[in-house]
Amino acid sequence: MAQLINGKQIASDIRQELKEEVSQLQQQGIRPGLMVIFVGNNPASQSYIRGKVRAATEVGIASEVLRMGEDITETQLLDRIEELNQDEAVHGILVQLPLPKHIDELKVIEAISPEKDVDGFTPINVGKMMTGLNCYLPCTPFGIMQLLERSNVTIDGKHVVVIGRSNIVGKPVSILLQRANATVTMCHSRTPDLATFTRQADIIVSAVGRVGLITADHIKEDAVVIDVAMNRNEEGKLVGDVLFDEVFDKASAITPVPGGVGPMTIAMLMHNTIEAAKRASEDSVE
Ligand SMILES: Nc1nc2c(c(=O)[nH]1)N[C@@H](CN(C=O)c1ccc(C(=O)N[C@@H](CCC(=O)O)C(=O)O)cc1)CN2
Repeated sequence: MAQLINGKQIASDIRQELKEEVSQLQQQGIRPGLMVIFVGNNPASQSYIRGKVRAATEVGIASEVLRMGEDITETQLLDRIEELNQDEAVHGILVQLPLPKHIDELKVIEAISPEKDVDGFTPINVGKMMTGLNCYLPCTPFGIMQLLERSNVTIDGKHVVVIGRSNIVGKPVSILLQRANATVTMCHSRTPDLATFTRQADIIVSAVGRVGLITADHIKEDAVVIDVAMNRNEEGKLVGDVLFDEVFDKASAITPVPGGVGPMTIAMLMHNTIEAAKRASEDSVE
């Protein structure tokens, strides 16, 4: 039977730590500010944004949601981002993804000032992460690393199989795991005979978005299983990639969905926003 890695509780602990940090910053006259840009009306995005605003309120970050209609042009969005780049009260800017199809996501992300890029998605921050320089780490991979550390899972010397090659999860988490001295194998939705790879893993990170992708047969005894995906099953229930009930009996530790990686994404966004406010105040002193 596995240890349940309780992301909901760990994220709550982190928010508590951050709340204390914000209250100290406020004594120095610093109030971290986060701007969330929401284009369109994707219901899942709406719910994630509500979670971000709730977390910001809890830790003492001033947050605002800038809502823009589905039919906004790319130029209008880029102009708004440029205005926010210049606004000193805004320390962190994020554009909730996905964006409507007619807008080029990469172009929009690139427009965010790297100093305010609390999602850690801009090419400058990605490049810094690749080379081990100080930067904002993307929130989901950062959250996964925190989950492993705070659950006392050893990464150093372990073989991790990452399934998924997205820019926001698979690719960056593989870099962070290598930085922590793991040997990383990258697989994805088109990898033939996935189980050949996953059965060799001490730790599996699955971020594909396919119900039932990882069964008990895919893992070796006592593996650690991190499920990043968020899917709806046939009954409309929120589930990950992993068949939780059968894998639970074979793994040594496992994250649930919901209540695993998801809440950590939001907690690390709060961490990055506070970091952005601290850096801005240091820069204004220099
Ligand atoms: N600009 C960004 N866009 C997106 C990101 C991101 O990091 N930055 N990640 C995802 C969505 N996301 C945050 O934005 C996110 C996803 C899931 C959760 C979460 O807490 N999930 C809960 C379940 C929620 C539910 O019931 O629906 C859980 O797993 O327990 C938080 C944030 C894509 N877009």
